[in-house]
Formats: sequence, structure tokens, C-alpha cells
Amino acid sequence: MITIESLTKRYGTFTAVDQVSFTAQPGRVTGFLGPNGAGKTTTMRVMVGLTEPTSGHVHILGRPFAALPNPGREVGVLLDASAQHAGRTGREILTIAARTMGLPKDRVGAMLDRVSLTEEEAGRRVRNYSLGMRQRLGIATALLGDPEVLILDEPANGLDPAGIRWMRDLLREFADQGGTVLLSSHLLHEIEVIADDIIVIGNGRIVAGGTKQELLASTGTLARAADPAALAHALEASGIVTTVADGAVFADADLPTVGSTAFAAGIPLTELRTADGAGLEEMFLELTAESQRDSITYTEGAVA
Ligand SMILES: Nc1ncnc2c1ncn2[C@@H]1O[C@H](COP(=O)(O)OP(=O)(O)OP(=O)(O)O)[C@@H](O)[C@H]1O
Repeated sequence: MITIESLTKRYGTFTAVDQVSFTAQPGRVTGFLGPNGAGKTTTMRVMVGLTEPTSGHVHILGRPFAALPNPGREVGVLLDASAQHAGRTGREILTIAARTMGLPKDRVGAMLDRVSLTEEEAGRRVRNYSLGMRQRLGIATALLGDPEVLILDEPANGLDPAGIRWMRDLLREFADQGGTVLLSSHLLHEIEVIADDIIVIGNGRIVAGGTKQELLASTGTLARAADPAALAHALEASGIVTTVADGAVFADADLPTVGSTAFAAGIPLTELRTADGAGLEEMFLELTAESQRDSITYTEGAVA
């Protein structure tokens, strides 16, 4: 289990991560989705003690990373697959990591098998690896200590569709055995394919969260008004759960209910339609558009 509470990271006056809170549960794959620069890497670096937070806490298996007795055996981390020593072979990298963690040598061969790197590939220097091979090696390193928790930053980068399916199966198996997986991506489709739970971050703030089924549900209504906050407030006052993303209000209610509630509150709508399961996609597309920073509203109750 990973618990992030009110995490904030500022660089000077710039807030890279703003009051981020969420939980990654054991037995589940949690996807951390956000466009480039949203704050995913910064959040993950704070999780594993590489970046000091401005405020807030992260607990992994109930403790801060630095307080874990043998972090390598408890948390498998892949933050940058290209950061491996280019002059060493894949097998050498794993062997050194295994020695550092006090693991038996046969663990190296087992992990190479697990990530489908052949003998010949394991003997090649990493500088000659494709990005996909580096990701596989990075995942082998993360799995080496047989950890309970995996933290993987963009692990599907560079994998072809078959590679993404392979990773989905590997992470599924890991979670089915009770492990906690947190993986980030800037691609909605990748997260849809791999994750059970999805946390969406935009411009440093969490804008949505829940199970994949909840977030991709084909029910719900998208509405727009000149004052989206007032519309969201009126809907919430009628007991309708809403999420606001850059002017679009996603309401967990049918179209007539949203229309009549807005009408009763005297709020003219500029758009009203069934979300058609596109709520998450639409929200995400808007997040990826530029200059959204100050217009995203975090709605209490929309985040797991
Ligand atoms: N050391 C730093 N100093 C100043 N700004 C930083 C620093 N590290 C990150 N940032 C800024 O914080 C923001 C979040 O960056 P981060 O790398 O966490 O985003 P990300 O979601 O991982 O993006 P990507 O998908 O592009 O990797 C960016 O605007 C980035 O430029």
C-alpha cells in the first residue's frame, strides 16, 4: 500500500505538485495519468526519497521510504530506464544489484526469464539496447528483490503493443499475488489497458480518481455553463456528484436531471450532452491542452 497525503513540492515560486493525496491499494494496479509536466515524476521521486517535499507525507507499507528496513527488498523502483550504466551488460547490472541486496545469484537468471530477455541480449552492453529492452531490464531490476510494492515511471515507454500486453500480464500477476503497483503514463490508452484504478493529475493537482470502471462509465452527463463552479455547486446541492475540468462539468446523473437542476437554479447552459464514456478522455484532452494551469477545479469527493 502507498499512501500520499497532501503532498506539495515547490521549486521557488513554481508549484510542481500541489496538495496531492491518493492511495494505491495492494492487489491492484493503480495508473497515475497526466500529461507531460503534470507532476508524476516529481511525486514518484518524493515517494522514494529522491526529492524532498515542501510539505505532506508519503508512506509505503506504513512507513516513509527512508524508514523501510531494506527498501530494495520491499519496493521495486523504475524511474528512468535510460539511466542504467551504458557500458555494462544487462546481466552485469542485475548481478551487481542482486549482490547489493544480498540476493542469491540464481535470482538474476530467473528475472531475465521473467522479463523475456534472452541469454544473448543479457550479454549485450546496455548502450546497444533498444528502449523497450531497457524497460524490460529496468523492470527486472525492480522485481529482483521480490518486493511487495512496485513504483514504475512510464514503464510502457518504448514498448510495442505486444510489449504493453506483456507488461499488463506481468503487473496483473504481481497484483493478483497481493502486490501494490503504481505506474505512471502520459497516455490514456496505456493506463486504460493496464490499470484497475486511475488517478489523473494535471498541472500538479489531482483532478479525478477512482476505479477504471467508474471513470470510464458510459453513464453521466457533460454540461457547460458560463460559470462552471456555480453549475457544479447547484448540482452538488441536489446530491449529484460532479467533477469539473476546465469548464466542463461531468455529472453523475442523467441528462434531464442535470438540465432541470440547472434550469431550477437559473443557470443557462451552453452545452448539455451524454458523456458517452468520453468523460475521462475529454478531461484528459483538455488537460493536455496548453495554459490550463489555473482553470482546473478539484472537486471534493471525486477523488478516491
Ligand atoms: N528540479 C526542478 N526544478 C524546477 N522545476 C522542476 C524540477 N523538476 C521538475 N520541475 C517542473 O515540475 C513540473 C512537473 O515535472 P514532472 O517531471 O514531475 O512532470 P511529469 O508529469 O513527470 O511529466 P513527463 O510526463 O513529461 O515526465 C514540470 O513543469 C517541471 O519542469
